[in-house]
Amino acid sequence: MRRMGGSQRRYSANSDDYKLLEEVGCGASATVYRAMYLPSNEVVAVKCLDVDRCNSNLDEIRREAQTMSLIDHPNVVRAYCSFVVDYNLWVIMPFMSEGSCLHLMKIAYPDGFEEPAIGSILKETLKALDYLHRQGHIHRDVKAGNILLDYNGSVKLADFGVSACMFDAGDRQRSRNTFVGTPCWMAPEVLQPGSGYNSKADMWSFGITALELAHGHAPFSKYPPIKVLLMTIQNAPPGLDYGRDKKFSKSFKEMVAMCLVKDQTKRPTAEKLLKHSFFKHAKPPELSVKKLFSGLPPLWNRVKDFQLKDAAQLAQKKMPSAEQEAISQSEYQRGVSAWNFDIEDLKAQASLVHDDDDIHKCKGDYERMKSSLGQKASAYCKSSLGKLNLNREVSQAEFGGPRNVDLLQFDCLNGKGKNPECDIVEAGCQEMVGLRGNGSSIDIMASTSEKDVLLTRAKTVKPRQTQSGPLTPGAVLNHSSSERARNSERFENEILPANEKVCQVRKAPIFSGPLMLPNRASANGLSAPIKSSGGFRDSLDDKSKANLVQIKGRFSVTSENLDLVKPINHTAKDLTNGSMPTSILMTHLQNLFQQTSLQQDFITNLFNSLQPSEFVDATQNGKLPLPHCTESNGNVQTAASERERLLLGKISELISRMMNLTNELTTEKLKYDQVSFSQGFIYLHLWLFVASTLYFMVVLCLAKMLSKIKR
Ligand SMILES: Nc1ncnc2c1ncn2[C@@H]1O[C@H](COP(=O)(O)OP(=O)(O)OP(=O)(O)O)[C@@H](O)[C@H]1O
Repeated sequence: MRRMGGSQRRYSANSDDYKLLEEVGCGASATVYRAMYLPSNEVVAVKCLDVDRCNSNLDEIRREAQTMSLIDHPNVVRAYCSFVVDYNLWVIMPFMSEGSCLHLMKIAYPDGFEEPAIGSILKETLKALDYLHRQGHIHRDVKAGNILLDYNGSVKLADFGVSACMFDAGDRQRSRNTFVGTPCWMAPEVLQPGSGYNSKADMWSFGITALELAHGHAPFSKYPPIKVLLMTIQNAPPGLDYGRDKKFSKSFKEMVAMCLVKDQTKRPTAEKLLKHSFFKHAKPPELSVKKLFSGLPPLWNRVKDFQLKDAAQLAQKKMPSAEQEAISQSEYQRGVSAWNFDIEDLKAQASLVHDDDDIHKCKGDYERMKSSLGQKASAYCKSSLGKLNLNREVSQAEFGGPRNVDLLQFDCLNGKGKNPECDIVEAGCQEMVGLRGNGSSIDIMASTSEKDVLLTRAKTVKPRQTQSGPLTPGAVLNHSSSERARNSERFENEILPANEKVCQVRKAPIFSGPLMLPNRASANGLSAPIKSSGGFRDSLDDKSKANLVQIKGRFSVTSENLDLVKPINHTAKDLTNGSMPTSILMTHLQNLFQQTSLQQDFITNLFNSLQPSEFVDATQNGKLPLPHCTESNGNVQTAASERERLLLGKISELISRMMNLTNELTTEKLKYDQVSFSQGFIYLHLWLFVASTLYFMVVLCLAKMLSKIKR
C-alpha cells in the first residue's frame, strides 16, 4: 500500500477516478470509505458527506473545504480535495489504516489503553490542537472517535473542517439554537448559552478525551444527553480517581485535572500543556501506539464485524425493555456521540427519561458528590441555579410562551423524597425540558410505534452546526439575548408547530438512546443501522396496545380490562346511580344468580338431610321457630303438627329470604333498566324466572316433606 504523504500531491475532482472499496466508518453526516485513486493506484479515504444531513449551502461547504485543504500539519488529517457528487460532498483524505481510537477501544480495549499509549496519543493530539489554535480555529469535537491512527502508529486529529457542517460561518451558527459538539466532551461554558467560549473549550474536551482513553468511555457516557449536560454544569469536574485509577501516574492525573477546570480562563493553552511533565516523558507513537493493533484484522473487517454484532443486537428489538435498556446503555457506553445537539432534541430526550433507577443513580451521584465536596458542592449547586435560569430564558425565547407547569412532573430527576440541593438539579432539568406538556406516561406509550419513532426522528434530525473558520485570537463567541430572540422567531417559523412538537415528544421511545442517532447508529461508524428503538410494543395488536401501560419496563393491563376479572365489590351507590357499565351489571347479576342457585341447593340439601326426630329436637330446644298449628290429633298428629310447624317456620323464613332476594332482584332490574332497557327486560325475565323457579322448588320440597311427614 502506498502512503499518502506529501501535501503537494494533487488529486482529481472527478469521482470516476476513485474506486470506493470498503466502508471504514460512518458518522452522523458521512460515510467513510477506503478507496483507490485510480490514476496513481493510491489508497485514500473518501468521506461522502450527505449534504441533506447538513444545514449548509453547498457553495459554502465547498469554499470552506478549500480553506481546510490549506491546513497542513502532521497531526491533523487534512482534506486533499473535495467535490460534489450528486448531492454528496466527497472529501478526499489520507487513509488512516487503523481507524479511530474509539473504534480500537471498542474492538480490543474496552477498558481503555495503558498510560504509555495514552501519553503518546494525547501528545500528538495536543500538537494538532496547538497548531489549530494558533491558526485561529477551534476544533470543537475533540474525542477518541476523531483521533485516527495509522499503520505506523502515527496519530492525527480528524474531522476538523472535513465535515461540511463544520463550515458554518459564525453568523449562521449563532442564528441557530444548536449547541455544537458531543455532550460528554463539551465544556460547561459551551453548554451554557450566554457564557461564551473560545479555544479553551477544546482543552476541556481534550481532558475528557484523556479520561475516555483511560477508561474506554467518556465520563457520564452512560447517561442521556440532558443528564450529561446537567452533570457537566452542576457536578464537580470529572477526573482520574486517586483510588480507582491507581495504575495511572500522578502527572497524568494532574494533567487531566488542569484541563478539567470549569473556569476556562484557568485552563492551560495547548502550547502550555505540551510543556507538562506528562508529555515531556511521552514515548514516540511508533513505540507505544503501533503495538496496540498488532495482530488485529484489517480495519474494514473489524468495522464489518462490529456492524454485524450491532445489527444482531438490534435485531432483538422486540425484546423486553430491560434488555432494550441494556442496549441503550451500550449505546451510551460508546459515547453519547451523535452531535446534533440542540435544545429541542434535548427536551425530547429528556422527556423520555423517567426510569426511577436513573433518578436514584442521579441522586446517588449527587449524594456522593455532596458528601465528597461537602459545603462546597451544595454552595456550588445553589449558585448554579442562576446559571440554569439562563437556560429557562433561552427556552422561553425559543418556544415563545410560558413554560408548561406540567413540567414539574418531569420524571428524570424528580425523585419523591427530595432534598433541597437535588431540587436544584431537578429544577434545572425541568427548566431544560420544557415540552412535556400534559402527556402522562400512558400517553407516551399509547402512541409509540416504530413508524412514529422513525417519523419523529426524521422530523427532528437537524444536522450539527459548528462555528468554524478563522477566529480572532481571544475572541469569545456569545449567544446574546437578541440572538436568542432571533432563534425564537426562527424556531417558530421554521421548525414545527408546537403541538406537533409535543406529539413528537410523546411518540418517542420511552428509553433513551444517543441523541439524534443517524441512520447508522453510532456516530463513529461502529454500528449497524438503527431504525427505531421503540419497537418493543410492536408485537401487540392495536387493541391490546390501547389498554397497556408500561410501568418501569413492565407491561400491565389497565383497569379497563381488569374490571371483569376483579371480585365484584360495588357499592349500592355505584349500582343505583346508573353509571355502572352494562358489563359490570351483567356480572353482578350473574353473581346473584349463582348465589341464589347455591342457596337453593343448600335449602334442598338441608331439607333432605333433616330427620323427623331432629325437627322435634330442634323445636323443643327452641332452635327452630314453631309454626302455627291448626291440627292436634294424638301423638302422631302432634308430632306431625310439630314438624309441620317447624316446616312452616322454615318455609316462612325461606319465603322472607325469597322476598328479600326478589326485592333485590327487582331493585337490580330497575337499576339495570336505566342502563339498558332491552337488556334489562331480558334480565328481568331471567331473574323472575329464577326467582319463581326457586320459589316453586322450595314449595315443592316443602310439599314433599309435608306429605312424608303426614305419611
Ligand atoms: N481518513 C480516514 N481514514 C480511516 N478511517 C477514517 C478516516 N476518516 C474517518 N474514518 C473513520 O470513519 C469514522 C467516521 O468518520 P467521521 O468522524 O469523519 O464522520 P462524521 O460524520 O464526521 O462523524 P462524527 O463526527 O460523529 O465522528 C471515524 O470515526 C473513523 O473511524
